[in-house]
Amino acid sequence: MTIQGKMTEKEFKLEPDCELRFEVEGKKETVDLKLLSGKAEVFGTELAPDKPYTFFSGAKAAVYTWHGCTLKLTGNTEGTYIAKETPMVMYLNTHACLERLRKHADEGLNRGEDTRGPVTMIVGPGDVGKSTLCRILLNYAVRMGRRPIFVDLDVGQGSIAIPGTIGAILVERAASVGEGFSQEAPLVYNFGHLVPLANLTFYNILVSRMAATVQDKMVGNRKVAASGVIINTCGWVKDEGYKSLTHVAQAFEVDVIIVLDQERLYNELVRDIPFIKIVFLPKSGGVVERTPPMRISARDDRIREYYYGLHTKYHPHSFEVKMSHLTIYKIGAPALPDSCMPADMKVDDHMTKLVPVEPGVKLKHHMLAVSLATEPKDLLTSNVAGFICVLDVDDENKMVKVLSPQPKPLPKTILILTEIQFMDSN
Ligand SMILES: Nc1ncnc2c1ncn2[C@@H]1O[C@H](COP(=O)(O)OP(=O)(O)OP(=O)(O)O)[C@@H](O)[C@H]1O
Repeated sequence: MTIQGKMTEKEFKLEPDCELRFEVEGKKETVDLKLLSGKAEVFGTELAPDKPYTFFSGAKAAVYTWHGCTLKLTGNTEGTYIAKETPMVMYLNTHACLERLRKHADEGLNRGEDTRGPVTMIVGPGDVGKSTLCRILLNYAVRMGRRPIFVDLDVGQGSIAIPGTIGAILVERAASVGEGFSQEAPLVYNFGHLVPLANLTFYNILVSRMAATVQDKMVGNRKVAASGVIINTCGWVKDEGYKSLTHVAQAFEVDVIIVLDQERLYNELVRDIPFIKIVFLPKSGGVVERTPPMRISARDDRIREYYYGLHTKYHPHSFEVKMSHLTIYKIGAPALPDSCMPADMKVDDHMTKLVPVEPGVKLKHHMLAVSLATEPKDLLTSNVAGFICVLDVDDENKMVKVLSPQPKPLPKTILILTEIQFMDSN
């Protein structure tokens, strides 16, 4: 491992099977990466020669090479070093196994059988590189001409849409080095909390709903069916979190579970679900641990990106709406003590109860999901068109000012109050 100091412009020669890792320091810094010779990739996306790739503040990246390369970094980076030990060969072998299952599925589909490619779920505690491994496996699949579905069930970060949601996208192109996967036509369900434990009943309902929709998508498209699914999960792996993982496995009829870094979780899963292939993989030494403030700031960045795009390329709209034009519900009511529960009511019922919300100052800074449901009865399981943020509330004039990705008017659908908050400082 070679540690390098701060730099403005520096060349790196990488031997085969090595990785250059760096972080972009400073709030307004950018760093340009160029591949000068050889071949290299960033989390599975191949770099074009001599093309500058820009990384922005907060980026934590690794440039891996199978056969050796020379790279140039321009700008101030932190903790920059070349790692000679990486788990990339194991990750590639895992991809090769998934590819074999896809080929198998292809052959079955050609014979007219009702089959599909591997549904793979990545699990492990926080900060072990689950999202990164999803990206690598998806990129390798696309580079083989596959069209896999990516499902992100990690409500803490919400890489599709915003934190507090679960989402799915069809991956048709390798991720862009700086911006990740293209997010055209994502399927998004609003959960409204940052941890599944906040309303596990509702979380499990949404997971089952997502699984059914993804299943339908595969039935309707043979190429997608053979390519399979890669599912990212939350880093919550103990007690109820563990049960929720087993529910995901059941709902999606998962074929392969990849456990990153935690042997205990691996052994528990092997014991409890012996009929699913469980694979243990080590985490990469490059994965950067995030402190709680870093996570908060990453969530904020995610919502800012939702409205303004990466590096302010979109222009969201802010406008006023009459309170009387808004129909808002909240999902889940506070639990009643057992003694107060009506005899025919189950504990789970209050978790999925729809509670009408009167617009008022308490909505300020909250994100509201614009549901595609027009009737309250469909609210729980409808996906969402997008999100508005309440910028201001004028109680006197009964007006609410909102930030929206779309111009006014708001669609005449129902809004769902979420626990997610955002302060717009742009
Ligand atoms: N090999 C690597 N070298 C440098 N940075 C890396 C490497 N792998 C991952 N990272 C960085 O580490 C950070 C954490 O990785 P990642 O988001 O994949 O972890 P995670 O397990 O999904 O976390 P969480 O459970 O919190 O969602 C990311 O910023 C990612 O870019």
